[in-house]
Amino acid sequence: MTAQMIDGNALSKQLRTEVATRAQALKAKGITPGLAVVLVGDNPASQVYVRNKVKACEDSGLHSVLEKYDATMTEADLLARVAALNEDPSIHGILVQLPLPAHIDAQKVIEAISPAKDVDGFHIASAGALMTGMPGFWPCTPYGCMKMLESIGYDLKGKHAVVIGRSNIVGKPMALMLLQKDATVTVAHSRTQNLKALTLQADVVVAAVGKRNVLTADMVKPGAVVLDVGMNRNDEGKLCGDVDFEGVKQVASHITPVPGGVGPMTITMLLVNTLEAAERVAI
Ligand SMILES: Nc1nc(=O)c2c([nH]1)NC[C@@H]1CN(c3ccc(C(=O)N[C@@H](CCC(=O)O)C(=O)O)cc3)C=[N+]21
Repeated sequence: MTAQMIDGNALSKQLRTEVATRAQALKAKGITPGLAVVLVGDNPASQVYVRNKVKACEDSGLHSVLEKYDATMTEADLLARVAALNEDPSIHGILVQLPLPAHIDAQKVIEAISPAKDVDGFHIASAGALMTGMPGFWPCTPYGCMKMLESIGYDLKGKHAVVIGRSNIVGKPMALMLLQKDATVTVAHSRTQNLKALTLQADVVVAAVGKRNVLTADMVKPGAVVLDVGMNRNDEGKLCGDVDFEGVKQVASHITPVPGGVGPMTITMLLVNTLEAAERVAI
């Protein structure tokens, strides 16, 4: 038996249709949800991601503004742009694409974004809201993972979830979201001893390391659900995740592919957060 795929493109299509419908309803009230995407420098991967985000906005009837700046932009100038976007009533969400050039303190820039417009969910106020269960924006990648579990009707209550990776953007918020749904959560990382002993006990595994073959078939309990957050290139230059997909799909009950899995869901949840930011203004 091979695992069922959780198709991030198909689920995104469905959710983006709902976003478009709600955006239409807001427009009838005179509000068009607006996202500002700020890109500093010429990282080629960032150029592609940012273009995808802007296109996704257009397709769902959201207004988007792409601001591109030279890699030499000063931190002060970027902070001034963020301050201006905070005040701009046509903008409900602000995304500053990471990574930023090394001379800019990324955390300082993130903290300058108004939490009401922090659709990436990276501000410490957003992180605090997630931790305490208060209303606030959730980081898009782990939020997308939760939607994928929801799409297969998966009940996390009492289940053991192992998150591999402890980044502020994926691993840590992922663990909190799973915990909020009553899972028993283990966070593994580069210093974890005997990872396999942990993952073999897991009902759900989320791989979010950024390294190929972090999770192989021998590490997976039969019937487990595997979510692959990785974005790597294989020897042929093809996009691949952290999971040995071909092997693990023989053991898991459900698995997300790369590409076409968590990646498109990240963009979808950005649209959802932007829409919700605009809806909150409309109340
Ligand atoms: N402030 C900020 N917010 C982010 O959300 C953010 C960021 N910075 N910096 C970079 C990462 C990366 N990221 C991706 C989103 C979608 C895909 C995606 O749609 N991937 C497609 C494939 C795309 C391709 O073919 O290259 C897929 O998995 O099917 C990938 C990566 C968002 N990021």
